[in-house]
Amino acid sequence: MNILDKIVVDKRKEVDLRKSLIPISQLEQSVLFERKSPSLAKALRESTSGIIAEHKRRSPSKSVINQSLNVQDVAKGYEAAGVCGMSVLTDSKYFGGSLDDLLLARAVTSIPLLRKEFIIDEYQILEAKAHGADVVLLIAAILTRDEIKTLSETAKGLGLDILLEVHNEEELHKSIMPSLDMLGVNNRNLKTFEVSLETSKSLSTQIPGDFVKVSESGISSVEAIKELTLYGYEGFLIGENFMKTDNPGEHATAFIKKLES
Ligand SMILES: O=P(O)(O)OC[C@@H](O)[C@@H](O)c1c[nH]c2ccccc12
Repeated sequence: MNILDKIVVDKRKEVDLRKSLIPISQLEQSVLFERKSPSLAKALRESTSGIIAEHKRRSPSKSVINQSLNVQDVAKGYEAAGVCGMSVLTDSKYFGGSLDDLLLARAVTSIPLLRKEFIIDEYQILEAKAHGADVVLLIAAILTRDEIKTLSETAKGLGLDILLEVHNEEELHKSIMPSLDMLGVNNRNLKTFEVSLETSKSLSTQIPGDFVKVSESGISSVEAIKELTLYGYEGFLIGENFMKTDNPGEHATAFIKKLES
């Protein structure tokens, strides 16, 4: 079994447990259910930087990135830097995150928040909404076309944006459908952890123009973004490059200044 298969096996167990503990009716009672979600796709289209900054403590590919920061400080720092949105890892076993991280970030920011999770069940989309997310990630590598359709329609029904992530042509062609807002190309192969920005470049021409194109992972320089912009990318998801520092917000501020100068 590769790491992605392992994560999904664990995730199914986790979701079953959560469902048995907290019924959907309880999630729907969250005051955050009434909140209107701002659109990340719109923010990216209108932005001159396109940065989506991530909160990530650790990952299977890098073990510890940063365990000592406070998620609220990180969120405030990213918002002050002028990012278009923030991605919050909520998987605990492999990434050290939680739904509480999302809730805490929501409490101190108004920028679009992405629930970064291995979503395999509609229940997780309701959880995302109940904890203040505005966007959900759907990963083509772990979903069938029918699942992508059902999950994206559920998210749309709740007013959430959808970022659909692909890593190769096959995943891209299986996934294209009108209920998606943004198409993300993950430069990291989730099965082998290999990272190459060439993945974004080579898939760019095959993404229909009505989707906002996002390049994800392994981005650590302004030069890389300028190059990816030439391939039509309007969004750039950056985690480790900011999170490995002791002040991610400050680093995002300097990065965006350099990008816009
Ligand atoms: O830390 P990086 O290399 O900047 O990558 C961020 C983000 O793209 C990455 O965390 C990610 C992209 N897709 C995912 C799916 C699940 C977990 C994590 C991810």
